[in-house]
Amino acid sequence: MSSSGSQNPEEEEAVGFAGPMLVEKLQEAGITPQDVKKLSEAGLNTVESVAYTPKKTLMLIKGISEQKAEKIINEATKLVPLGFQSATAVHERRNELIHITTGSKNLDALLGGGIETGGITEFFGEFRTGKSQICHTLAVTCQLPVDMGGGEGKCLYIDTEGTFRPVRLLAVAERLGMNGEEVLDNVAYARAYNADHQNQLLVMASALMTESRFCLLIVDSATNLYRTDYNGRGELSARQAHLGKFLRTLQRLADEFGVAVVITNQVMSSPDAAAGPYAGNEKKPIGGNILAHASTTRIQLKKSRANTRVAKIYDSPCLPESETTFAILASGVGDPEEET
Ligand SMILES: Nc1ncnc2c1ncn2[C@@H]1O[C@H](COP(=O)(O)OP(=O)(O)OP(=O)(O)O)[C@@H](O)[C@H]1O
Repeated sequence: MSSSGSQNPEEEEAVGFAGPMLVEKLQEAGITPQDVKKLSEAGLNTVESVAYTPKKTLMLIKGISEQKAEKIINEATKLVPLGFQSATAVHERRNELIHITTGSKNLDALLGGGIETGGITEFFGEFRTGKSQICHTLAVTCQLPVDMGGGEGKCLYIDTEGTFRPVRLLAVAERLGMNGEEVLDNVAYARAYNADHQNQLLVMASALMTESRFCLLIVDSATNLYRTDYNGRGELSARQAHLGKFLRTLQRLADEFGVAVVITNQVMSSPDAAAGPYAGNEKKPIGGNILAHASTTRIQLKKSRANTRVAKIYDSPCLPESETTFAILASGVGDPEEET
């Protein structure tokens, strides 16, 4: 981090960043360097990620037999506690979660303080509802110090639609009085060209996260390439299986590195929406149950007057179903009264 964050381990300790254990640590437990390399090449760069992976998935890695997989998991789980713990410990850990400001006080209040680290937040809505603008604003605000609503970390930005515009980051940086060049340097950007590539980028993301401190991973949009790569009902189950794998990897990265994951999603017309859980909305989010279950918090966005948009908590483990308004400003996401 060159702007507001820090490479200094002591300072990182001060903001509560313990960090994950690198997968190389398994060598101390007798796993060979060759096998550690295989794990790393499969995107398992930390001991945590290995401990969270099912044995049958490890066995899919070339050269990892059932016996080896068992030994690897055994050693990983000795280092990463996976058993029961008291609710007090969970409560303490949750209190340590950082919230990243969206740029809008209204939207932050709706989200209980901003985008939470360690989980997946999904913004879904029709075109021009502000999904990408929220992503651009967060890519900058995440770099702010914690006491200013940031996460003091860098941002990884996966763009599947070609709508990433650095100039929008510069506009947000200027509003916040941040150095534009440093802000851009702290965003690692990748364009994904197909659903397989989108998955491969997460392997690279995992490697980058072990090298320096990232606090936000954005995928704008998570479902776009699945719509283009998989056609019709015949490919639906293959699409959902692939999407499920992608979302599980996102959740693993959120758990492992404590980053906030923000994904966007489009909506589609649904003949049965009027009768189902989306009653009152003619459109429902893409991705079905797989996406619904993967997202920790789901926010629905709708257009309103001029540059004003409505955000509604659609699903959350602890936030009430309420709504608010925010605005898309020349300087990024803000509140309706800031500009007209
Ligand atoms: N520089 C700017 N200043 C003010 N408003 C802007 C600026 N750039 C884009 N907008 C507004 O942002 C809106 C588009 O928002 P956004 O790109 O986030 O939509 P989206 O929900 O991601 O749509 P899609 O699904 O098509 O990608 C438009 O109304 C546009 O006018």
